[in-house]
Parts: sequence; C-alpha cells; structure tokens
Amino acid sequence: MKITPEERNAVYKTIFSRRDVRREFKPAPIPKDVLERVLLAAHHAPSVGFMQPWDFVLVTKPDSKRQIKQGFLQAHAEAAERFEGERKEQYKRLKLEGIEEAPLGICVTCDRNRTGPVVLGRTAKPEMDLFSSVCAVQNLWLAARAENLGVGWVSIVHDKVIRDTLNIPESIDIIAYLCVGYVEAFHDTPDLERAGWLPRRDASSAIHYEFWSEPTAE
Ligand SMILES: Cc1cc2c(cc1C)N(C[C@H](O)[C@H](O)[C@H](O)COP(=O)(O)O)c1[nH]c(=O)[nH]c(=O)c1N2
Repeated sequence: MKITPEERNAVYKTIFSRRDVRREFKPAPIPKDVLERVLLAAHHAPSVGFMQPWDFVLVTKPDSKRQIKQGFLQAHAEAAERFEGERKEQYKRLKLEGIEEAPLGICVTCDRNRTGPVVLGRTAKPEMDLFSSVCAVQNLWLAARAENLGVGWVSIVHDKVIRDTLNIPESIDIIAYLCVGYVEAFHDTPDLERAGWLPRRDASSAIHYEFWSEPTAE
C-alpha cells in the first residue's frame, strides 16, 4: 500500500501542528467512537519483542482528577524551589497542566513483566519496554491531533499519587498522565517557546553525520 502525496501531507501536518495543551480545554465529552480510534492507534504502537506492555486507564471522575490535581500542586511547589531567581518566578507563572479542565485523563502504564523475564530486543537494553509505552503515548498524541483533540502530558506529579488514586498495582509502572479534550485552538509554537522559556533548537544542530559533532557557536 502506497501513501499518496495528500496522505503524506496530512501526516506531516498532524506532526507539526501537534501541541502540548494545558489550557483552553473545552468541557465537551469525547465521543466514544473518536476515543476508540485514538486508543486503537495507541495500541498499534511499536513495542520491543511485540510485548505491548501498555494499558490505558481512563479517568473521568471529578474526585480522581481533584486528587491528581492536588498531587500536581504539591509537586509543582517542590519543583519551583529547584529554580532560582527570575527563572523561579517565570516557572511559577507557567500553566503546566489542565487536569481538572480536560474532560478526560488517560494514564498510560507499562507492565514490565507482561511477556516473561526474557524479551526479544530487551536483553541488552532492559528499559526498552518503558520506551515502547512511550511510543504508545506518541501514537495517541498524534491520533488525537488528527481528531482535533488536544493532549497535555503532566509529569509534575509523584507516581504514588496516581497509583493511589487509580489503584494501580506496584508491579505496573506509570509512564504518563495525559489530559485530553477538545480545545479552543492549537498554537503554531509550543507554549514554553511563546513564554520565553526555551527556543526550538535548529533542526540541523540535532543531526550528525557519522560522528558526534559539538554544536558550533552562533
Ligand atoms: C515526557 C514529557 C513530559 C512532559 C512534557 C512532554 C514530554 C515529552 N510536557 C510537554 C512539553 O513541555 C512540550 O512537549 C514541549 O514544550 C514542546 O511543546 P509541544 O509539545 O510541541 O507543544 C509537559 N508539559 C507541561 O506543561 N507539564 C508537564 O508536566 C510536561 N511533562
């Protein structure tokens, strides 16, 4: 099956216009068929040894969101102390989650024992199962964008809060907590870029031919 130029353009459009969304979530629920398509796309991610270590815990109860939001507030306050001076003040001004505003939360997990102790492709690099679940996150993120759904990844929460709130067993790793919902708009550039936190690196500085090369001073 060949991808047509129009289809290729749609893929690139989706990739380049995907954003991490923390604000402007609309409360409208996500139709079941739309959510099923997005989750099916996530489930079709690549995985080491085809172990498919992920699960998706769907969170809609206000009480659960409230608990996770409380966890965010605590971790966020701790995080602020790690920055200094103006950077700290800038950090505190950033909006870094939409836990209660988004109609849906999705916790993506990784079952590191899913297919037994020896996994094809994991023998030299055991962390490959975790990376596989991250591939599922990215598939979900892009499929959601193609459905005009915003996704925001919230990692400023200790695992224990999410584990306790969602009753996730100790044997399962927590990979991501995602806020999902329709949004007012997708911005052209990342929030952190617009806020002056960091610029996008020049793409060419990330590409090295054959050997590692230090970035040249501009
Ligand atoms: C593993 C991981 C973890 C986080 C993020 C991303 C990833 C990949 N990002 C989103 C991040 O800030 C964002 O992707 C970049 O700023 C680039 O913006 P776009 O995603 O292109 O809009 C993120 N954003 C945020 O507001 N709160 C958070 O806790 C996190 N955590």
